[in-house]
Amino acid sequence: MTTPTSCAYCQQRATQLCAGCRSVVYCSREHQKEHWKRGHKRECKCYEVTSNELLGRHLRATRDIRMGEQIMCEAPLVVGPKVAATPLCLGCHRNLLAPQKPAMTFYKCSSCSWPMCSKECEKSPFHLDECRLMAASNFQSKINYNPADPEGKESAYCVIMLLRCMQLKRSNPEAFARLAALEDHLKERIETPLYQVLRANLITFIKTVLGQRDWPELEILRIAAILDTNAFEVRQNGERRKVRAIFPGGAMIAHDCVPNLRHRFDDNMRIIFLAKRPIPKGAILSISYTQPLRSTVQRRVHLKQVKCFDCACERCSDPTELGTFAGAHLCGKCKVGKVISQNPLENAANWHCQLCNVKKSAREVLTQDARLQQEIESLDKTTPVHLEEFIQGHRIDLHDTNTHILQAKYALTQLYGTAPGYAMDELSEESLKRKVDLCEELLQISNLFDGGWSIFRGNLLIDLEEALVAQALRLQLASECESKLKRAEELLEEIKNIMKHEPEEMQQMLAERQQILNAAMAPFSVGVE
Ligand SMILES: C[S@@+](CC[C@H](N)C(=O)[O-])C[C@H]1O[C@@H](n2cnc3c(N)ncnc32)[C@H](O)[C@@H]1O
Repeated sequence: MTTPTSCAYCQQRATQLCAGCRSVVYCSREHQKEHWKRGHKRECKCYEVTSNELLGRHLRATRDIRMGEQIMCEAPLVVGPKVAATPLCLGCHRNLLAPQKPAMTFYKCSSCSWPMCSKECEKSPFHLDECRLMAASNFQSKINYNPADPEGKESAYCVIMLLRCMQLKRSNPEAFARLAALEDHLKERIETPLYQVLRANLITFIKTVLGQRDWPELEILRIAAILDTNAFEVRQNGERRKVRAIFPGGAMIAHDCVPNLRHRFDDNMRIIFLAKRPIPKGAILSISYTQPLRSTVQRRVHLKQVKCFDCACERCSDPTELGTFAGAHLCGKCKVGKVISQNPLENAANWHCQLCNVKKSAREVLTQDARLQQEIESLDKTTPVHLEEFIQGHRIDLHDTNTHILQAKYALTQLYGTAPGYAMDELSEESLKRKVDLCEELLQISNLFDGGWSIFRGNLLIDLEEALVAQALRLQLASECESKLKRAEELLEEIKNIMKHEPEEMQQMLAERQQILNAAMAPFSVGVE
């Protein structure tokens, strides 16, 4: 594309390129501002919506995108609780704190009895329409504080997001049309046990108890299916928020098991997408709808179940998973070869040992994987002990980069340095070295699965930096100490870049890391003896 030479506002000769889309130029800052107000705001994008048979609609870069560039910021169209949620306020969406003694009961909305923070939150625009509807049908929520299970999930919340979407049809038809234009996969979902339960319980409740008889059952089910296909989980840990929301622009982004974008949420629950690595013009923009450390079988089964498609990305198509063999097991016969799928895009394909060619059926592999996943999920993860035992105990059947071993190793990077009895200054030399080695090892893996400026990589670098400083401070030899601190310094610079758009708590934590590092480096500064 050749760069234009006349100002997009006044058509005079101009050279100042718009940094957003890089497809228009201006003669002055003033004309750029005027052009923005006159509509460039809507057009200034570095991607276009396009469509193909495999992905459906998706986004494609219309120019080269730099690593770390923010490419989209979008406010939610609808926000609401997840299908099952711990009690939360329907006004501000914060999880509710345990009520004070002696009442031991949540504050309840004076009209519909749903638990809320306070009278203030009752008036929140998020809650008004549903509150009116429930009050008009004399429905009163029964959710209350349960001291025996304060974190317990309430399935009654599943109705709220559906109602909010349905109410848009009357309150904001344009927004409803944007919602209704999203993919649903209702054909695939409708026969599933989950949708049969929805039909029997939720739809009946909405139509009979809440009096929404005019709504055809299929139309309500279609909204449920749109939510299942497109909603993002909005997590704001500092704000005690974990809800779901629809972002119609963000919903156009395709999945890839090695994605090039990451997303975060700002204080107003807007979603912001950033490029994790340089993205060339023409490339498909992607996020991951699943977890990077899971194996191909696990990811593909999950994607099929929740998003109704068969992933055929580069990682899924490669039986070695980019050389990591994450889905492979060690061969039970020759003990050294890795057993891999003969066709990873075909779930029923046989598996075979790369060395001795011994065969295993897909069913055997799936059963073994399910057992291992259950084993790892049921482990006590309050300290590193059981995870280390898991790794040790599976030395003969699982190799170093098998998915289950990687998951255990990732959990260990989090526990060494924080678990009770394993705080950084309590770690033995051996445990500290183990933490460093695990971080280094997982960083290699993250470079393949979730590289560049990913949060996964950023978090690993944070753990590694902290462990290196702790190691350095224990060293006797000044030169060794200095070289470890220099490495930590380089890592901290990189972490700051990766995390520069993350919330205030992260910036504070990084400022504290910088202070600790500065203090450790002080003896090596020029002029200090
Ligand atoms: C959030 S929507 C994305 C937008 C959607 N393509 C559309 O046209 O509305 C998710 C759906 O997009 C499709 N999709 C996304 N990534 C895909 C991929 N890597 N392979 C195949 N289909 C994909 C699937 O149908 C999936 O359920």
